[in-house]
Amino acid sequence: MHFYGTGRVNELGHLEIGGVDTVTLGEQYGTPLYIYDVALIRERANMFQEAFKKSGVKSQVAYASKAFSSIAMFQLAMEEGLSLDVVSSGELYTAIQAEFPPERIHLHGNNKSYEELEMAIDANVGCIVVDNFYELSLIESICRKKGKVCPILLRVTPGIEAHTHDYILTGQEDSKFGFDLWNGQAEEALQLVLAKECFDVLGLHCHIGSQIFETTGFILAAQKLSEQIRNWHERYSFSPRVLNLGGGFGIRYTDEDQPIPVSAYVEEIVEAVKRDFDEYRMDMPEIWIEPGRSLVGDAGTTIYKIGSTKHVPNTRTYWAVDGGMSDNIRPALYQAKYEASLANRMNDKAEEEVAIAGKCCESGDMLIWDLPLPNIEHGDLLAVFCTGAYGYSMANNYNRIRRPAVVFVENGESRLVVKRESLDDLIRNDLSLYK
Ligand SMILES: Cc1ncc(COP(=O)(O)O)c(C=O)c1O
Ligand SMILES: N[C@@H](CCCC[NH3+])C(=O)O
Repeated sequence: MHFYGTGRVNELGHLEIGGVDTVTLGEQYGTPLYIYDVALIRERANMFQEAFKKSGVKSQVAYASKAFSSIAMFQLAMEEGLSLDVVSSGELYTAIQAEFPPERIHLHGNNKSYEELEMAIDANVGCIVVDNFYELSLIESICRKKGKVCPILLRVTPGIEAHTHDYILTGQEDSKFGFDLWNGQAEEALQLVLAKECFDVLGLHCHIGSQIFETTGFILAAQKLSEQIRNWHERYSFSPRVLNLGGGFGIRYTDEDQPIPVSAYVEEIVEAVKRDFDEYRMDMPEIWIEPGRSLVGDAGTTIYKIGSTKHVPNTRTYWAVDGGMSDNIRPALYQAKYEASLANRMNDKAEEEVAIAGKCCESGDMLIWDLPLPNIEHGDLLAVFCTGAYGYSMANNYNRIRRPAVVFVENGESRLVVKRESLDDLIRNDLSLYK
């Protein structure tokens, strides 16, 4: 059994996280329940930042908040000195409500609306990561109207196919994101923004994909960006102050995943940029990164109550939990694999392999197909590990299932940070035909 962070088995044979019994948490807050190990998030944030400190390069580590956004999570990121990557007015609004320092907020998105851009410019965010020409025209008209200058990064696609699931690849040529680095698009964008006073061009951004286990893709991306920057340095005296190499650092969900320490990514990225910038005799820019999954992924565990069962002779036994693709769509979307244990009987030996189904009306609503577990009883609690990234944030109300609650645990204490949705929350925006 693999334990993450402060996870352990307590004297009752229960799963404990952050010094708190998860069975007690299930009773106190109900199930399904998202539990976050705060100490582990702090540790990861620290590891990234320490690696940069060691390298001596100026940096920003921006939490990619799409992985899990809530006011408390943003406050935790703030406590840890992280910056914040937001991709919508919703994430930006959450950050503003959390009183996150605006100068450390970066706005992303491949189709930001006028209203979203205006909101970001009004909030004086640290930068807007510009994705396309249409967006440049919107920013320009907002800045003109307000007499403002907008700090920007240009997002470029370097033409790299990182090794990961097709749906979470983003740096390849055929991508909906960013300006192509090689076919003239990025250069045209650069010329345009350098010529206009309303843009303060901080530098370039690229993000090659997610759940990546090798440093080679990042190094290649850094090299490609540096190479093109050298051309632009010669042609336009362009000297970026910032190079943002995105996120995507892989984590362990099962034994199939073999992550490398986060410091290795940082060291190798910094080294690659230094090497090229030294060679081209250009000033070293600040290096920014945007980890999401690697900051919060394995810090999250979901607790479910096990309910009904169905045996299909000679095939498998299904056990259904009180959540599923409504709180974790990743198995259905990416065939993502998870490990799980009975939180209330951690010391019992596995007796059979079972299939864990969700409660949505979809055959594809399966969380795990082949999970070895002790003989299950109705009412047992299932802990699914490593659900901290893209779990709650991709949760939905399919079948009008209510989104779960989220608790933070640390030093033997729990704190409710997102309430479970109520039935009234579900109909809050519905209007009757008769009233
Ligand atoms: C632009 C950008 N930055 C950062 C991230 C965070 O990625 P991850 O959670 O894999 O670190 C993503 C998601 O893939 C992204 O699209
Ligand atoms: N949501 C995806 C990753 C996409 C990241 C955003 N660009 C996942 O669960 O793995």
